[in-house]
Amino acid sequence: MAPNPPSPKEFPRPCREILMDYSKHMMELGCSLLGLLSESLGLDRCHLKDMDCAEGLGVLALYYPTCPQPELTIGTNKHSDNDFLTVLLQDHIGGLQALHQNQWVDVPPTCGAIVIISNDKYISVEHIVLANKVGPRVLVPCFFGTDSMSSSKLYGPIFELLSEDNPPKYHATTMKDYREYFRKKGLDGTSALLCYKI
Ligand SMILES: O=C(O)CCC(=O)C(=O)O
Ligand SMILES: [Fe+2]
Repeated sequence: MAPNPPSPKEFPRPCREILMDYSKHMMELGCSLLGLLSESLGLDRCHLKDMDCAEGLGVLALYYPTCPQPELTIGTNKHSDNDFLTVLLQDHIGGLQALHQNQWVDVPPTCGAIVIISNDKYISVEHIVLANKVGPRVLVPCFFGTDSMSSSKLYGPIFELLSEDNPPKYHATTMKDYREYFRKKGLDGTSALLCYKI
């Protein structure tokens, strides 16, 4: 939906206006969250936004059908998201689990709440989605990230946070290389960032 939103005519009529409106509000929310995340890192409020962290917004509408034998399958494989920040609107069915201290923990749906998957230490948490006997389950994840696919701009550890005691742990990369690598790798349960670890 950003920076180049499709023409409204490309959306099914029943959700056309809602999607455009929802994306606009999500962008505002994303920018507010980036401001708070920047400040909590001791950075200027605009820092993450100025790094293009909300330049791109991808909005998915996911539908998990009811599964008669959930024990034989999985909803979505273990993965960590490749964007900067994910904001998830989920319905009442549940199934999302996050890996916390080596244990799978339910992320239960809470009425009126959204889930921010990138956690408070900014490590992209590994998560999985269980198949459900009840349902279907419908949800709308919004992915924020940079969109500079054709640019040679390098993204790496935030310079202002580095010091002798805190040297960079990752190599810088372009968005194009990072996305290509992520697509090739698929949802194999590991983070795409591992490939860039120094
Ligand atoms: O189904 C969910 O709760 C999360 C989906 C998800 O992990 C994703 O779209 O990246
Ligand atoms: Fe995910």
